[in-house]
Amino acid sequence: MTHLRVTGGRVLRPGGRVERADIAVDRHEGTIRAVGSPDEVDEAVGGDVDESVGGAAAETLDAAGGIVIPGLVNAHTHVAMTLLRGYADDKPLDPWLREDIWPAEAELTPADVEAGAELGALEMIRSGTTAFADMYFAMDRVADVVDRAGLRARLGHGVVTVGKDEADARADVEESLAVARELDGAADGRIRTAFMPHSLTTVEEEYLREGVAEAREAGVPIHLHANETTDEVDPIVDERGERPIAYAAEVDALGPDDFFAHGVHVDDSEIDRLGDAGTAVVHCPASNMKLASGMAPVRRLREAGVTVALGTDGAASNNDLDVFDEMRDAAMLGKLAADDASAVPAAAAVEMATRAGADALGLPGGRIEAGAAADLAVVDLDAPHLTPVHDPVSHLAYAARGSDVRHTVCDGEVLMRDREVLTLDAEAVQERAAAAASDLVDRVGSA
Ligand SMILES: CSC[C@H]1O[C@@H](n2cnc3c(O)ncnc32)[C@H](O)[C@@H]1O
Ligand SMILES: [Zn+2]
Repeated sequence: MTHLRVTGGRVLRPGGRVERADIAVDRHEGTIRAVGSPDEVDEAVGGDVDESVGGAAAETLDAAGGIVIPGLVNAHTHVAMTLLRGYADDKPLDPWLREDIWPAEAELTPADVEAGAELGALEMIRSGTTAFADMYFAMDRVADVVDRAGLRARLGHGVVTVGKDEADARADVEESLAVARELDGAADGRIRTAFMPHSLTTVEEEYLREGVAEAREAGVPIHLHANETTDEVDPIVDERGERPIAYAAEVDALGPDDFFAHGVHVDDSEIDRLGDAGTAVVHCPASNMKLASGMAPVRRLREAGVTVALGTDGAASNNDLDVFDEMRDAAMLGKLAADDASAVPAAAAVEMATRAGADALGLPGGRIEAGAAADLAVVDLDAPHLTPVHDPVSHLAYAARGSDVRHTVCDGEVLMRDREVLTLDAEAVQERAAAAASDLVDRVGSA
């Protein structure tokens, strides 16, 4: 059968309108063929039926009592950090990284990264996420997991040059460029790549300039952490006499396809600059709150025309990969930051987690309309915490949880049906990741 039908639900359409509709998906193309009444969808799928089930369309996902939304986009994470979930909490960014996370990551093997990425992929599929951006190491292993899990991703090797000699620093830049060149288009095109310097302070200027120039040649975007904490912004201002976003522009890292994680401590000139350049910002509210990094000016960024997407950051600073939490946190924190309850309304949070996420990453998806990528999640609204349904969009932003997702579809393939993940063996993934995490901690303890 060529087609998949999603029937009986309400559908979140572009612009935030919710209407009763069925959806026809062309599974070979991985796209939405039609959105409309059951008759319109029947007509779109034509005679595509399965005689073994009495002539009914065999691949049907029941969305009755639910809302069909674009698959959620986790636009900044380090997916293998699921192995470090709960490993080190309650510290600010710099000591957390230096005292706990980086020593643990020094002991990570490629097999650990694969085990952690599988666990993260499982968690994302179970919470309705169909696309993510990932910056980490052993990215061939992450790519293999993305391929098997059926997800969509923009992947890159994270470069850090500080504390390295010239040969090692250059090798790290080269590895990021090689990953960007070699993995682009993998998994039937579901994997795209980027050059990913870790940040403007952890990669020295000469390497930043060289890497960005080569990335431009290769036609891959740039993704980095920017303006996350004052501890990161202040040295740039002190040493260079300019703000980080101006520095990013100077090294040619501020382009229309680029996307920066955090953007917490950005002043008005930087907000304007991001808007003018078309560089997207990935807001990571839970991570920013947990590490006490600060409150991103989400309303002002959006008003300046900046594409603001949402990211969980790694599971060690969140501590989950549930983008529903991010929607709620973004709406709540955005209000607090602006001292205005209307600053980031529910519809804005949902838009950031869907269309803006796909746009920031330059990936298809993020909207439910004919011709768009068939990346979907069906959220069950039949639950006590979602009753009554005055406004389904309000529920998506403020009350729903990842565990309310009934089905997940990416590129026309059903990844989860009735909460059963079809592309990964959930039990084996959890067991393997738990064992890898426990061995890792033992190795760190005896290092
Ligand atoms: C070099 S690969 C990516 C690198 O980033 C680290 N990381 C995780 N969370 C954050 C964050 O909030 N800010 C900066 N860096 C972060 C991760 O542990 C990897 O080492
Ligand atoms: Zn990060």
